[in-house]
Amino acid sequence: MRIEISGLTKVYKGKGRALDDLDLVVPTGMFGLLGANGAGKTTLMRILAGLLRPTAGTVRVGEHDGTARAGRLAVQQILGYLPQDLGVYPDLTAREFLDYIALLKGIDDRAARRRRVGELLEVVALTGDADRRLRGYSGGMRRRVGIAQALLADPRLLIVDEPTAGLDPEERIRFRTLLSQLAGQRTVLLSTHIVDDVAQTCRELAVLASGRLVFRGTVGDLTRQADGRVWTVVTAGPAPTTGTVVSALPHDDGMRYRVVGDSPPAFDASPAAPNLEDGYLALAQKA
Ligand SMILES: Nc1ncnc2c1ncn2[C@@H]1O[C@H](COP(=O)(O)OP(=O)(O)OP(=O)(O)O)[C@@H](O)[C@H]1O
Repeated sequence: MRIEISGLTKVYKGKGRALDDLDLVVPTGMFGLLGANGAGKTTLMRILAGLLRPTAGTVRVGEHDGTARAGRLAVQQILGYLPQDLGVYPDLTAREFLDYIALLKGIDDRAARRRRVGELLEVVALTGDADRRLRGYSGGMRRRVGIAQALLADPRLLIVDEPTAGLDPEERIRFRTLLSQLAGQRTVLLSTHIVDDVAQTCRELAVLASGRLVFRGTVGDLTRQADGRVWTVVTAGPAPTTGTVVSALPHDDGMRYRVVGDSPPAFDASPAAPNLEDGYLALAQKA
């Protein structure tokens, strides 16, 4: 399922442009969307999900025109969306909650609903906890319930907005592994500001800044943005003041700083191999 976005612009009343003439093609598989808070990611996700009208531009999802009414309705049939702030009913169990959402989505047959909910609980590894109330669930378990509800209609396109924010490391890894597995047969658009989530799951990604596309390519391409711009330096003196310090670790001879910048932060700094986070920072520095 390919998504083609062209000239997409969104202006909120009384605000600047949340999206500014965005062109982007998203292929089948797992695709990362990175950007700082306020970059426009949620606005883009909501337009793709048909929940928000763009001010200008077009969106094609597969063969459907997502900016026309008929197309939007068709897209909603093939789309699963996990918003940042999915509310759950704390007094329901996961099984009851999913059954309720399935009913709202039009799965009228009770046996079919029970079967589908059972399958999805299995997919998100919650079968053992399915009859516990949601109020006792951890953040990660709630996100997995959220993915299960997004998968109810077996969507060909899955959009997930900041799904790992606030999860502990074990749940984050588990959740992103689940997303990668789901991407086998469909397009999964993962919006996040956590660079590592993209590094571990996506081959291709886009970066948004102030509503504009500032990068589109592979994880390797973004990493290479920091070629020749990453340094390490050990010093007992003050922290480097040129470039951006990305880490500071205690060292026998003081502190070991890792710095991304145009020039070496000290005469004895050594060049280091960049990672995706460095590439992302280097891109922001060049902007
Ligand atoms: N309903 C709204 N009304 C007015 N302005 C809005 C609305 N929603 C978002 N904005 C503004 O549009 C810009 C883009 O916001 P958006 O939520 O799309 O960014 P984001 O990249 O998803 O950020 P975050 O990670 O914080 O959710 C921001 O400046 C935001 O303040």
